[in-house]
Amino acid sequence: MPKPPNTVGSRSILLAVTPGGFGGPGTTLVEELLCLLEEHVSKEAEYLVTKFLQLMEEQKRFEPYRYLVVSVANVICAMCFGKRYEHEDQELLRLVNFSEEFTDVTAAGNPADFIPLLRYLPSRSMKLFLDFNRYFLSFLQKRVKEHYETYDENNIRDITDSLIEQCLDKKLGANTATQIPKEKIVNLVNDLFGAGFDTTTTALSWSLMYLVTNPSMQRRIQEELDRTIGRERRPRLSDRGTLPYTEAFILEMFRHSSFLPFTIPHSTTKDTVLNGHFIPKDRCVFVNQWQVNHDEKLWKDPETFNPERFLSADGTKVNKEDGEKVLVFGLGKRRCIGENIARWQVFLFLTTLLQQLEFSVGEGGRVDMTPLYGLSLKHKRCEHFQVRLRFPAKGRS
Ligand code: HEM
Repeated sequence: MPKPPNTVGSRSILLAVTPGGFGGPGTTLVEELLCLLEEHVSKEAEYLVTKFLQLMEEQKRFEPYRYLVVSVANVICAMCFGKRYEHEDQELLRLVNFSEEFTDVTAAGNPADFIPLLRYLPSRSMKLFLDFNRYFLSFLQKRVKEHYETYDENNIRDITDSLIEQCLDKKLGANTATQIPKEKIVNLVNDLFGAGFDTTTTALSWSLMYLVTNPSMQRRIQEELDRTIGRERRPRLSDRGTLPYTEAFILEMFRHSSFLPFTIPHSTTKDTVLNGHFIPKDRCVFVNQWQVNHDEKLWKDPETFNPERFLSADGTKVNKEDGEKVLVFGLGKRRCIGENIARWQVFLFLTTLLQQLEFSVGEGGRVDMTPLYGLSLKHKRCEHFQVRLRFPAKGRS
């Protein structure tokens, strides 16, 4: 079984670097991250608009996932390493393509988890799994090494610099809980990078699938964008809270797809009683998020995709309590550390794309929403996506 991404106590260390957690209240670093995130997502979303239009010119249709994944990887790369890659960059492409194989391999399960002796036999999937981890680690090690070589304490460029700063902070003394040992920096960046791009891409990709299968919802989001933001300026993170239907749509995408049906495996540290059920010490436990999101006691017609379930009767507000019932980022101490980053990214990518483009699926294209079994639930790729520019934009022919 793959190890959970966060195996070195990185949560406490990361929280120390960014007090309050990413997106938590009131620290300069968090504000800087917010600015960085906004800048990079806007740039990438703008790139996608141009790319999708170009693909329409050249091929009349396209498959969006392969472009989304590079854009999302670029955002997390820019935040961790201050570096954006060209979409044709072979190093980054190899990484994201490798990551897909990784997802396939982990989806297959590993019999050695149940019969430990099997681990001594050759296994193709274990080899792929190890190869991916090696490649991923060497990619990150290279970036961290470059950062050490060019580090300037008066110019903290990104998360890696900030981790190095924390590691070199002599004032903390050797035994402080917040001091980061040098060799852990790669693990920390690995946690963020590894957990951050496949998940967010999957969320965006499911969003596009729901949009093309529900054109009236797409129109309603676009009307809301036109009314609230207009067509002149691009959406910003500060627009969150002013677009209730769009936010309800995103919540419903998370709930209905439940694309991370289970959390990362955890283990009980002592005998535990939960809701009257006894769970012994050292038992592997997961949260079944899919069940919570499709529980008939919590949701009316849970199998129906209906963003309005999250709106007040007059449609002007998102019901916060209902929104909080949607379970996609786990629960408790080990819940997702990148939740806010992920929510912000999904919001900004979608609003920027939908402000300018109308998505559809061309004739003969089949949209198959059946979830594919895996580490996360993906859908079958659809090669028949089309876009249309909603209005002539300045500087775009
Ligand atoms: C839509 C996107 C995302 C979803 C649905 C998601 C969901 C999750 C879930 C379900 C867990 C396991 C929680 C548990 O086991 O209780 C998790 C853990 C984690 N996530 Fe995310 N995540 C997303 C994006 C991100 C991003 C963008 C980052 C980093 C920037 C990130 C970093 C992490 C880390 C480091 C952990 C391990 C936390 C720990 O073990 O303490 N995630 N995520």
